[in-house]
Amino acid sequence: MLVHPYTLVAAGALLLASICYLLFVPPAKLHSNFNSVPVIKSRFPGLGAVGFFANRYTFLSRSTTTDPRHPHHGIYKFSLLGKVVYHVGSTSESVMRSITTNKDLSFSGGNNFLFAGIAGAGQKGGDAQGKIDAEERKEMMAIAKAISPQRLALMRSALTHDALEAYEGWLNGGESALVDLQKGYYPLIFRFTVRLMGMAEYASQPATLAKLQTGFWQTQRNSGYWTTLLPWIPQPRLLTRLCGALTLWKMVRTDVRKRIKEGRKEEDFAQNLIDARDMGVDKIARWVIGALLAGILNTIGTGAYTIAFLGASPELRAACREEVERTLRASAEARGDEYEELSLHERLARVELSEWEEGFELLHLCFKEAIRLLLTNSLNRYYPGPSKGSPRLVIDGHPIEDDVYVTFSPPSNLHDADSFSNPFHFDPYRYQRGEGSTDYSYIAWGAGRHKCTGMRFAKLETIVALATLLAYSDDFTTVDERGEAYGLDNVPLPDLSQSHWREPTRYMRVRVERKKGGEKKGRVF
Ligand code: HEM
Repeated sequence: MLVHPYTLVAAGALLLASICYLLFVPPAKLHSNFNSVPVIKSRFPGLGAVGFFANRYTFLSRSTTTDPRHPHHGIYKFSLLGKVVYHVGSTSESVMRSITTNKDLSFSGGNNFLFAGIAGAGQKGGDAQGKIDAEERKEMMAIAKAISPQRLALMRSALTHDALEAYEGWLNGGESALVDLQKGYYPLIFRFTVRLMGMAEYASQPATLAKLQTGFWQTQRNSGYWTTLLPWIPQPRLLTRLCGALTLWKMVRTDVRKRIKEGRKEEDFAQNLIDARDMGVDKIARWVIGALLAGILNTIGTGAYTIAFLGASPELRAACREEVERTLRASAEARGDEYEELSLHERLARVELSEWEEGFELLHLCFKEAIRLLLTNSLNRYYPGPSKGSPRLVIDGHPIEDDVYVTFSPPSNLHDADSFSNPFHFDPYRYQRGEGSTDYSYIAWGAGRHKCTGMRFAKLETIVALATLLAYSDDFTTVDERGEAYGLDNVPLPDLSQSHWREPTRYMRVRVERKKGGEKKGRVF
């Protein structure tokens, strides 16, 4: 069939017009005078702030305040593929409160677009957005139950076992090993999370666990502006991302279904969901994948860097090692155990949950400090407009119009030089001097309506991993490619625009030495 040349010209013109529109036309309300918030301009105003998605930290550092002592400070707006996004950076308690406590700001709506690329319903509370939020709340409650104190207490022995098994694997029978934390430590945190919130069959099968992890990182490491916001444009990274998502989805869904079909019971939280008969297979699979995302992304790199920082300071390591030895001994004595008779696993596994949570003060401070330095992803919200009877949202004196997104930058708080002295220096003792003592002066766990549900689990798993490493090894040191030890001043940080994978910008390994002392070093298991 022949196509008339006019049709071809018209189709070409339409395509060109669409491309021009997509590239050059910003949303009309970006330049409205609803408020006087300054606009961050984009080269392609239709696409909007590509850098916000791809290189968030650097983009915000360049586009907001020029004073490096107060990174990301101020309120700005920019466009993102036809939507208006307000960016807020502040150390002001009232500004942070206005965002974290406002019930009209939707957490799921914000993350659906600014994390997952799905634009909001554009409706006010009580309707479609309200339903999404209610559904999400149910899933959050299931996460809270999966990591309840009872379950944490129950699982602590398995966690210490996993950690010792991982470290035995690092040394692999030798006297020392050079460990790439992303290859060695990340799988351990992945396993912990799968144990608590995923499926027991994966936690006990290394090959299946590895497959799950590959799928997980394929989705996460390929999420950028183009793959997230414009997934209809064919692109190689999208293919990898989709393969990862499909692997995760197929694995989890098939295994939930199989378990139900076989009538097999496992010791994990997916089993509770199956038994409750409240969710179908697809919803359970969705929950497992969502819980893995929530549980892994923030913890894995911050936990790994806690080890890297300690490996860069002999004094800090010595103080932490002394704390671990003292606490394990005190715990054994309080239980009436003969410390010297216990295997290393028994010493660790018998420590009570309350001792993990309230003891090990310096280890906790080290983790807190690693999070402060590295938490660079933003808190995302969608604002459909005020619900009935509520006042309009006002941030720092600026009224905010309906149907926009609001994103808050934690580094504006966590890297602020007035709140944290020498903010890019790793100093866990700063908290003992009173720095960052409230939710609003240390925003790393969030605040207000959506404070982190997983905080206790994140702390438990990283402190268990760290204490176990300190107790298991003779020593560990963070080294460069020549085997020279890094110090706290030059240990390479990741590119802070990487919010989750957190790969060091230079070669970095941790050299772990086996405990010396022959028979005296005692049994591991
Ligand atoms: C170092 C580790 C972690 C850090 C720094 C962290 C940080 C945060 C922050 C800042 C928020 C607030 C987000 C917002 O207001 O938009 C949050 C929320 C949340 N976190 Fe975490 N998190 C960590 C680990 C975990 C873990 C291990 C889990 C689950 C097992 C988890 C589950 C959640 C959930 C479900 C929410 C949403 C709470 C709600 O909407 O009410 N987090 N987290």
